[in-house]
Amino acid sequence: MSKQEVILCESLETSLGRAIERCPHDKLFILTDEHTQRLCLPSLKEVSFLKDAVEINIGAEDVHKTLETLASVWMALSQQGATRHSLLINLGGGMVTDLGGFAAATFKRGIAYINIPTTLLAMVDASVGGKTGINFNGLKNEIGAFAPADSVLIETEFLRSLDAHNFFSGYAEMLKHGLISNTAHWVELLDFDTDNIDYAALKDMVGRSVQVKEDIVEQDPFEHGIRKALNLGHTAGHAFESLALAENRPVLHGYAVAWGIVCELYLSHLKAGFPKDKMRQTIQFIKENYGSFAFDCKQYEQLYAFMQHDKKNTSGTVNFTLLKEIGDICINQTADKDTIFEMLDFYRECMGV
Ligand SMILES: NC(=O)c1ccc[n+]([C@@H]2O[C@H](COP(=O)([O-])OP(=O)(O)OC[C@H]3O[C@@H](n4cnc5c(N)ncnc54)[C@H](O)[C@@H]3O)[C@@H](O)[C@H]2O)c1
Ligand SMILES: O=C(O)C(=O)C[C@@H](O)[C@H](O)[C@H](O)COP(=O)(O)O
Ligand SMILES: [Zn+2]
Repeated sequence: MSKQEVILCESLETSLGRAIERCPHDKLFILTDEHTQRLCLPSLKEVSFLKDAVEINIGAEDVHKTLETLASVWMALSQQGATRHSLLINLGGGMVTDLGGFAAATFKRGIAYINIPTTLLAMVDASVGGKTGINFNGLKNEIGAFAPADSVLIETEFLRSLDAHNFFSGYAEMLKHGLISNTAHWVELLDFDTDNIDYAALKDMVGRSVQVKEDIVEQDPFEHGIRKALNLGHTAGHAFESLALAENRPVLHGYAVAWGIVCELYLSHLKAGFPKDKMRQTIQFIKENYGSFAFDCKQYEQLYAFMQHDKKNTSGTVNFTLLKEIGDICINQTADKDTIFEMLDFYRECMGV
């Protein structure tokens, strides 16, 4: 996989000019969702080299990360004269960068694209590393491709319009990066004043967080090994997200990951000796900021069935990424059904559901 340029921008306009120059193209397209079209696109409208860009707009949020939306993007590209030498700019959160990245990866077998992430989650995680795709058959990212953007341009000024709910959703992936990297990063995340956000400090933290992802992706772009570290919290988290979607009560991805981290830190403690005090401190932070996802023991089978679709699995066993310590990662850990049910019991007991 080609190395991707990730830039923490001082001037988005300057960085975008350079990024576009790196990608010779005949026609430019810019993909937004209904919110980023209103909130983020206007600040780019003044940029002279975007004046002829063709706009494509899709519905917002994960309920639109579907085959139908993907087909509408393919159709817009096709009807408006995109060629294999066209360039797509994805301006939005992880839904836009995942779906837009997959549209670019598949249109005429692949066109170049640039990501401009506008949510915290997309800045530290989704826009980087080349995982693109859509949800399908009730399962998260069931269809997709590894296809990195040519450039990822991070402009943290976009975060000023983000609501608290979406701020915390992205913060969960940052917490994951803290847990898989080092204690100092984990501590700064738990200590950050999320009630009165210091945007300059947040920008520095975004830089450190995305670096954790870049370093891992560079070692293992196609998730044969260590990239599974980036999936901490996701075996259980994606099961919660899919259950919520199936029951018509969708939850934000980062919230599902936070609740998944609660489960998987318990497994980490049980199977790998992760320290109880650090597990408790992390769970406390999650309880205070994310509330809890309600389910009862009658839904364990369904959650287990979702976990059986996890992409890390091989030959019928459910695969988890666990931790011995902060930054000490154990990939390819398995748990049997009884242990998974015990983990769900622990979650419900400690989260009070
Ligand atoms: N590819 C990866 O490696 C990867 C990593 C993590 C998550 N993901 C995927 O990313 C998706 C979640 O991404 P997300 O949390 O960014 O959600 P999202 O893209 O749905 O955005 C959340 C909401 O914020 C709005 N928004 C975007 N930018 C805004 C801004 N600057 N100000 C105000 N509102 C803004 C959006 O319109 C949307 O309503 C999920 O589908 C998840 O599976 C992918
Ligand atoms: O980049 C990765 O690798 C990740 O696992 C990052 C996750 O935060 C992200 O949610 C990813 O989309 C999950 O991928 P999946 O392969 O479990 O669908
Ligand atoms: Zn994630």
